[in-house]
Amino acid sequence: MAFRQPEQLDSSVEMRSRSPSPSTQVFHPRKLRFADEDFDKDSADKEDEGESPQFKKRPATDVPDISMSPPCQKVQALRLFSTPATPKTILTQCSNHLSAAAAAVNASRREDLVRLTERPRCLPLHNRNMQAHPQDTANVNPFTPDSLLAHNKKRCRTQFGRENLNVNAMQKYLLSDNCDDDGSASADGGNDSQREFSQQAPKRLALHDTNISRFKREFMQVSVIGVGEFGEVFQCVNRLDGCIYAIKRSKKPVAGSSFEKRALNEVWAHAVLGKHDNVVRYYSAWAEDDHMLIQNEYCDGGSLQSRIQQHPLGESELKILLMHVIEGLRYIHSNDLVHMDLKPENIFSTMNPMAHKMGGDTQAQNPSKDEDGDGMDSVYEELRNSENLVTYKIGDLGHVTSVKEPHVEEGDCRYLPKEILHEDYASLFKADIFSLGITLYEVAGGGPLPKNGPEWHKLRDGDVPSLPALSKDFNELIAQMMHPNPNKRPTSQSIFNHPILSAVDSKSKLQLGLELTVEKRKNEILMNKLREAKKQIKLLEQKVTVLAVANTPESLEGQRCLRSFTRRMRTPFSSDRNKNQLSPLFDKLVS
Ligand SMILES: Nc1ncnc2c1ncn2[C@@H]1O[C@H](COP(=O)(O)OP(=O)(O)OP(=O)(O)O)[C@@H](O)[C@H]1O
Ligand SMILES: [Mg+2]
Repeated sequence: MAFRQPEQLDSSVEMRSRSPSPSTQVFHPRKLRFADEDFDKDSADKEDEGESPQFKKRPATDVPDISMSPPCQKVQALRLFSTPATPKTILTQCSNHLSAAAAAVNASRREDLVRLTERPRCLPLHNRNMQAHPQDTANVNPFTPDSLLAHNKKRCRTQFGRENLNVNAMQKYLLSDNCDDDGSASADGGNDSQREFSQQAPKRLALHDTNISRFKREFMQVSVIGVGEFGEVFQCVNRLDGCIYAIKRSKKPVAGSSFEKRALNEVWAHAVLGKHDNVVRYYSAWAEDDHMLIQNEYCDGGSLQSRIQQHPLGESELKILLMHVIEGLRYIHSNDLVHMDLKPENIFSTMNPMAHKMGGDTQAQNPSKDEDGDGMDSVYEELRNSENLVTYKIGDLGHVTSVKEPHVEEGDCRYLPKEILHEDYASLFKADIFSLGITLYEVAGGGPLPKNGPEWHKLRDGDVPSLPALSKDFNELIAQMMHPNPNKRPTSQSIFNHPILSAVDSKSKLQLGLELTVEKRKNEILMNKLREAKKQIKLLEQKVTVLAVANTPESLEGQRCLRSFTRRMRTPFSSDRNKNQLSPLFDKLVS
């Protein structure tokens, strides 16, 4: 039976149990939903089949009121929970209940069940052909944009989806125009390459076969910066390039386990999405000792969760947060992907990024900035040292899935809308919007969020209390994002265009103050240059007048020079090259 014992149902365990030590790890239910008749029936059937022996059916009198019930695990989740290779499994707990022999029998039975029930289809993880020539094979990233792999073409999808390619087939495919608009092969070459694809083993490149030893060789570990349910994250310095990175290492070996797919999913999503300013940047990934390692951008501001430990965010900070996260989300959604686990622990921040941006922008407008020694360096330095400029980035892409072929592994139930827990995946974009809405609600002071019970239901039934610290408009926007009907929630694009996020409004006073300082300094520098230029022009005019009286060839040259010089001085940041050309003549005139 699928009902768990009350203490197991209490998802507060999930929060308490985030521990760096695997030995102290406690069961973390993630796939949760509310009890319903089908659920009970399904679960009862499974019990009849002898499944989940450790979970006993509750007496009917114990079944809680549906509307008030805490979230219960889904049958499928229970299967996964008891799958030895799933990180959500607490092997130690299992071993307390089962003898080693019984565990072995159950494990093989469960493996069969998982193979039967995994969506969209379960693929063997090891491929003997690939072991022979692992260097000639590559996975196909299912999240790659359609333009590259024609992933939206059914024919192509069935041949490419979650398969690996060998190098010849990949070259042939990329070089041939093999999918025309109706999805049929357009040329013989296309047919050939497609046939070749279809003949290939529909298997992923097994992580186990790609194990390499990079971590210690390439990186120097500085500290542990975070521990999640799935991985430990280290701050590391790359020995070669000297830059800091965040390296996430799966807590348990994933190669060869049913959790391998989840690990690869995160890598695939990062590889496709980690190019946006508001999504944590991705550098590389590899398997080592059967663990998955992902090298990501290090976000020096930590998680949003850690930022709100002292006090909730004010409205101006919230606007910045919303603007950044919605930009990242708009980008994810524009790739037909959804995050499915947005929450403060998965939103990271980098400090003072504007310093680089401003530097970059100004540099672009003024390529001679450094040569001019215009004094702006100190201003940029000042901004770099500022502690109050922040960029928020969406991280932890382990639950990302495609809206075209959704394979949903629900995230944290505190942040999920009801429809997802009821397995209604028709509006996945809007599930992310709900999660972001409730995240805003929490970080603005509405937290801690309920994990179950009547409060949990109220927040999902349109009964979102107004937060006194926020304006009416902001409260309304949050309520709209948490609307019980997904279709009534705004899209990421419409939130992005919302008047509440107009450029000036979204900047904090401090940011505006810093930008004003920069502009003032720029102005001062320009004024100095202008004064200097005026002086020089005056000087030149005097010399030219003197020479004109003499009417010598030199005077004509002087006039030409003066005209050219004054023209250039109209452009405040003249290049050094021009200055150098003029200076000999100028010196001559002045002397
Ligand atoms: N790129 C990064 N820069 C800085 N800190 C990070 C970074 N990535 C992760 N962290 C820290 O490590 C923690 C765990 O990371 P992450 O959420 O990716 O792990 P997880 O195991 O997938 O978590 P979850 O329990 O949400 O599945 C984060 O909450 C954050 O504090
Ligand atoms: Mg996380």
